[in-house]
Amino acid sequence: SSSGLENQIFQYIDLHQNEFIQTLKEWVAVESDSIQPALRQKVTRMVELTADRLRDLGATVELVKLGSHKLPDVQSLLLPPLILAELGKDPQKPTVCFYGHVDVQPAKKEDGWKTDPYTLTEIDGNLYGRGATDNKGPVLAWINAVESFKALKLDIPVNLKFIIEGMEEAGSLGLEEIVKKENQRFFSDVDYIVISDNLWLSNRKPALTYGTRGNICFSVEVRCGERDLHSGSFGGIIHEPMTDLIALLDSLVDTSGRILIPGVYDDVASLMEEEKKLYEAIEFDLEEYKNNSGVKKFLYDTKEEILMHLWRYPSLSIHGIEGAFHEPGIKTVIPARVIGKFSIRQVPHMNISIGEHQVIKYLQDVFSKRNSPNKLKVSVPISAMPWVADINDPLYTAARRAIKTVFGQDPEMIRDGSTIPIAQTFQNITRKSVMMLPIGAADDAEHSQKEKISRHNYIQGTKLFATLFLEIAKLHGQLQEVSNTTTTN
Ligand SMILES: C[C@H](N)C(=O)N[C@@H](Cc1c[nH]cn1)C(=O)O
Ligand SMILES: [Zn+2]
Ligand SMILES: [Zn+2]
Repeated sequence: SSSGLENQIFQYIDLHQNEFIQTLKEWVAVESDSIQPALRQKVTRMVELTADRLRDLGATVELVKLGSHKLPDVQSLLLPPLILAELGKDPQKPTVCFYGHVDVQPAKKEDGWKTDPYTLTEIDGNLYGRGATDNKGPVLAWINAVESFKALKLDIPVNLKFIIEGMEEAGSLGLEEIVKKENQRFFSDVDYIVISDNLWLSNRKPALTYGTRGNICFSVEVRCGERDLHSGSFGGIIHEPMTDLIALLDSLVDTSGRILIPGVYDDVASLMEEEKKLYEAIEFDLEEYKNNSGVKKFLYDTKEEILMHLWRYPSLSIHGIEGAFHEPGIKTVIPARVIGKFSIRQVPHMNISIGEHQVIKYLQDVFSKRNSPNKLKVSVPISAMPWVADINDPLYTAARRAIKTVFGQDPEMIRDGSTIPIAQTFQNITRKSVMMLPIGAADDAEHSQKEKISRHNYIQGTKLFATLFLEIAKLHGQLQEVSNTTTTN
């Protein structure tokens, strides 16, 4: 149950919910898509807007330049700056660092959105818009929580730091280098790192996340020449790049979803009896999850198999083909250059560079058997490690307590099939505790045409973060007492 202080904060948050939603609307309106080069300036604008908001809270904000990167067919492109901010430097208080991103996945109304993706629209208690849940809503919920303490003139019981980036959806380009560089400075007094950029496993039951998969993204280019060709003039007499590419893509997974690349499963940890029990014990509504996807049948029928194939086995997904005609109607053309894009979600113990080599060798082997004169080029634009945390860390205890206070129930302890590229890097380099505390529900449709966050989750999420500050401070006080007692004894 909540204390007087918590009730005061919750009341403030409830009363100001429409203002919090208005700010989310302003943020969603910025098309901060980090994938399409033409929108890069909007990402930078979004980072600046976030920096302004943090300055309004009284934080010291540094905008760190990340330089530029090279994309195929595009001159080098400036990366948006990274926000490093801090609020409070009391040596008696623990320091909590929040990581989030304000860039989004691409979205166009024509993709099949019922509402304009960049106009936050409330329908039946849900706030629809690109970035509503991934990740502008949760970043703002953290900011709203801080604002609530400030507005009520309450002492924030923790020191706060913020790392907010604009390139997460493109693989957090440039961030790892800064984490290494700032390890002895920005991170030196950080006690805990919190990320809220994934979803619950259920539409209603809150969750705490202790693992994510990694990802290696591949680009496979097949080219026959410089120009597209008339399929009447050349069809039947050339090796078509698209035919080669489709054959390559078709060789990657079988009909049961098993990855066909030799060696891919070699390093996947074998399944122990203890771990099996863990999946059996999880509350997971398979029908609800299926309904959320809009797909009638999954590859597996039991909850245990589904969870294991999302969390502890790798998966391969084909994302798209660049250069192929994709508009409505028929264009009778043979595209000269096509680029297939796919990625492998990696699980603990798999190695990125081994995975890259296995895939490249396999594609070259498959291609060579086709006797095609076309040129094949395979590249790896993005890769990210899987992440696993220790749930016995005090940070998880604080979060469990905060969840119980705000949602009135214990969280489901989950892993996640998706990837936060920087999570494992934070853990490896800074050696601090990293925790994922999602506020989005399983039906939030991240990356999809109906992305949303519910008003309820956005507002309760704001309360959750405010309560987390209090719980971390309480726990930290206790921990310090314990360690003081230990040293005096
Ligand atoms: C979970 C997070 N909100 C997210 O969507 N992350 C992306 C990051 C990524 C991985 N490869 C390329 N980008 C994801 O999991 O797709
Ligand atoms: Zn995200
Ligand atoms: Zn995302």
